[in-house]
Amino acid sequence: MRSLAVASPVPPAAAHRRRLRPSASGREVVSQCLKCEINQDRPKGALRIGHSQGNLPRHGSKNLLTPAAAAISVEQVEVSTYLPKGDMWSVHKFGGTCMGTPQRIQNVADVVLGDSSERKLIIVSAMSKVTDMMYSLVHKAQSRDDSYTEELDKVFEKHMAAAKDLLDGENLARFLSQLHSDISNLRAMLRAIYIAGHATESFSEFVVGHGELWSSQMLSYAVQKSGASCSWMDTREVLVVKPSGPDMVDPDYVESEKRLEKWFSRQPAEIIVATGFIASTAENIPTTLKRDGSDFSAAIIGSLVRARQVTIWTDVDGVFSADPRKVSEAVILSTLSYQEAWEMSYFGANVLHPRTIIPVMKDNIPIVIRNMFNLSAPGTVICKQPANEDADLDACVKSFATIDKLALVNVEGTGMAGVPGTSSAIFSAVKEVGANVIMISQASSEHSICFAVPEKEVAAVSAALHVRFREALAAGRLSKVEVIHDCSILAAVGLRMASTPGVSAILFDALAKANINVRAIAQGCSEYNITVVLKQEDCVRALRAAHSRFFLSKTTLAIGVIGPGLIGATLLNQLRDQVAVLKENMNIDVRVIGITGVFWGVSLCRGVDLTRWKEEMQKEAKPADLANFVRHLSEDHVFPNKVLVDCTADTNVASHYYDWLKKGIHVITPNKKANSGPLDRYLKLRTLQRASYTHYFYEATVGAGLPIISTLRGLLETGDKILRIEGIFSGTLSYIFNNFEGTRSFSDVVAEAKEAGYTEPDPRDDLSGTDVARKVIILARESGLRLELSDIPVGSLVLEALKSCSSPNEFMQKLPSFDQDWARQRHEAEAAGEVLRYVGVVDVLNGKGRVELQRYKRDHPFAQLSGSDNIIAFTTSRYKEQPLIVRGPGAGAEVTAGGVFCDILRLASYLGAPS
Ligand SMILES: NC(=O)C1=CN([C@@H]2O[C@H](COP(=O)(O)OP(=O)(O)OC[C@H]3O[C@@H](n4cnc5c(N)ncnc54)[C@H](O)[C@@H]3O)[C@@H](O)[C@H]2O)C=CC1
Ligand SMILES: N[C@@H](CC=O)C(=O)O
Ligand code: NA
Repeated sequence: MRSLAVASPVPPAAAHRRRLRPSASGREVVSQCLKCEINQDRPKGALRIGHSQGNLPRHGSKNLLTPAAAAISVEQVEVSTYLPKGDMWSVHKFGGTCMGTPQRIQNVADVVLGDSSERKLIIVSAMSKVTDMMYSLVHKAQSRDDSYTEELDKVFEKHMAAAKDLLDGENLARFLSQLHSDISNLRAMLRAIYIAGHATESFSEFVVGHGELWSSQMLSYAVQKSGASCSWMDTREVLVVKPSGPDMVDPDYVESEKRLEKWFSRQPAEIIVATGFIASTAENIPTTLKRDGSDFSAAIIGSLVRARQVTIWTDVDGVFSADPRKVSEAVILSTLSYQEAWEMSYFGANVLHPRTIIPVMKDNIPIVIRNMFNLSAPGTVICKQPANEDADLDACVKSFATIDKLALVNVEGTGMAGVPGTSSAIFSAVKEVGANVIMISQASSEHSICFAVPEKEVAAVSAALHVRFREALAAGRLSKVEVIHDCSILAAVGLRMASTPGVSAILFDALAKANINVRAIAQGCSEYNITVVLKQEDCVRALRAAHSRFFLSKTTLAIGVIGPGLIGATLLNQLRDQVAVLKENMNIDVRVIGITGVFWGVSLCRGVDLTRWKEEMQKEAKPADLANFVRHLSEDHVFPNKVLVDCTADTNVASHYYDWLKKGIHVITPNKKANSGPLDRYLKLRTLQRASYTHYFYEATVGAGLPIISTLRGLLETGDKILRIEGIFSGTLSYIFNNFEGTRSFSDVVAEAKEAGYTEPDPRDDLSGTDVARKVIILARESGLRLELSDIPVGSLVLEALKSCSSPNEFMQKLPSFDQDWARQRHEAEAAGEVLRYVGVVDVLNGKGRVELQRYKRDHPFAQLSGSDNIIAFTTSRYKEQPLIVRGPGAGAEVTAGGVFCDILRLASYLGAPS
């Protein structure tokens, strides 16, 4: 510290040499400062300010100085091997938040005392915000802003108040006297800076390091209160560093170890509380370890004493598998290898600065990240790759990280292949503009090299490349230097990805299923990370999709339900009763995160409580706004797979499916409007569905829960040829003709069907034959016919009534006037030994369809139905003699909602859920 006019609180140790002598009792060794001739025998644990401080080992401890040993000379002591090394040491580092208040400092002292290790070395940061205050003092002084004096007063008051709260008696007096002296020295120094209008680096480093001096002194007094053997260490006496780059220093291990041994030989206490962050140069000029310096101090000291473990105490439970602000399901990792922690810190994960890992890694010393505010959390151990780690594929990836605000530069051209020096020319041009290359990828065809740089540097990079390759571009050897803006990087980190086949497949599968386009990929041979470049707008979704695939080990589905009417409400209740079972048995996590009707909607990021979804709709409801609802589903929550379940019969809602699928939102529906609407729209929708990994399922549009669409698909996809599909496709009309007998009137039976929930929201759709025609069209198109709804001749049952009614209610009221006519038709059929049935036919061979009322003999299978039964017969090349028949209830709340639910589970299994 000799270049400074202001004295450090601790004079250079070498100036105060010590003689050791036994105490009167012979049980303790006391030391005497040879220069001041001041005896340093003092109550156990006392700390002296103004001298090198510390206690000697107590009798009974492993490194006990016996009276005989105490007779050895000072020289022997100074080169002594008294510094024990190895497992008995545990090093702890407490960050600024842990030291934020007197109570917290006391808690830190309790944690230190609670560690049963034989020897403990405690490194502390300044109290929270103090380092910033100290930097601001320097900044203000050199900007000739005289408010630095008030700020210095605040610094003083903060520490005085903390000390008064924490300490008492002699220790308090000692601390305050030291604080006064430091503050008056700082005042003088800041005044000098103010006058000069400039602070040298060593001046400012000296000033800012005081936060650690004060916090560590307070802690050491607090530990001593318990009577423990504790010394205070100003690490500027011990840690020697040399500059290694802008804002970087390298420790001088050899010199630091020597100095530590010397220091320890003078004050070998069981607990040493030391300053983090500060160090000195080989010339004893105070300096700091720069950003995150206290972690670095702990790691270096840990390495110097070959500690058993270095614990970094902070305010989180450990290292997360992803940024918890972006992925609320992020989990705390129990272990990480040094390399993994290193990779993660590169990607901005708030783990440890990579340089903190270097000192401990060379001696295989584990670092444990623990939460000072949640002592029950075991934290994350960073160590050599644990041998016993889970060997399954999913465990290979430890974490995911992202970097935003990047641009991808793509240099492309046939003239690059096989021409040595191209990449060197590219990257030297990049270097000249000082840009930082974050990843590089070149396919082995050598026709293009792409690399990512920060967005703010890309203009300069692009300009430099255009200049550098002007001739090559003009001659056509290079075809382009292209910039792709607004990119992000998603990195999967994990040591065991190396040589584990299949990990990247899982990652890319998860991204594909979330409909995320990957622009570039890089994986080094070390395989610690796989990096993908994607559009920035997709980044959080990609992070969540990848994270949930590897960490949640559940297929998570975020569902938005549109139209909580009969089917929608029944589906919600079925989900309510089944979600726990799905989670337990199939690892499927289904969350309904929104429900919207015509007027009101509810959307909750945490998901709607299905046991009380109606109440939540009333309590949390907002006016319905479909666009907003969809935005919420696609953006506001953490779940990677989003599904809209359209339980309306609305054409307008159905018209959005294409856009939703394009956004990566899966669509499931019993609503027939999209598939029976205009052919061009239908084809566009199906083409998109086929081309993407976003799914569109609509089993319940035909035969409700009966497996009609899936049966037809199965036949087609396995190469069968569909010849004809015919049957009774309407639950309502089936019910009506199955129950229209005896003295019952036609209109009464229609009312019953409506009451039973078989009809469309508007029963005219059933009785006009339109609903059946829609089903015929859906099956016809599914079978490859390009028909419009208007191509299907439809025999309406109530043509006249329909013409004169403007509402469903009016229609129902007018229906009885047709009862006689219906009674007559029925009797005529009965007289011929026949029944009335309303059937649909898809005549695939002739490319036609039709819907009509027909009469069947009483022994015909179509005459054998009951309730709302549908019956559908597939005549195919394989099922030619005997058609394949599916029969069962084809309408009704439970069976229809069940069909929609089946589609949800089908989607889950497409997305990776176990079968
Ligand atoms: N009822 C059944 O047995 C079967 C019904 N389906 C289909 O299921 C769908 C629903 O039928 P139900 O539940 O019986 O009808 P419903 O009338 O009981 O329910 C439809 C719900 O959608 C709401 N809705 C209408 N337009 C909306 C919009 N733009 N935004 C939000 N909500 C809107 C209505 O207010 C109502 O709550 C229909 O497409 C129907 O064809 C399919 C197979 C069988
Ligand atoms: N209203 C329809 C319901 C199913 O699609 C029917 O009656 O079949
Ligand atoms: Na079906």
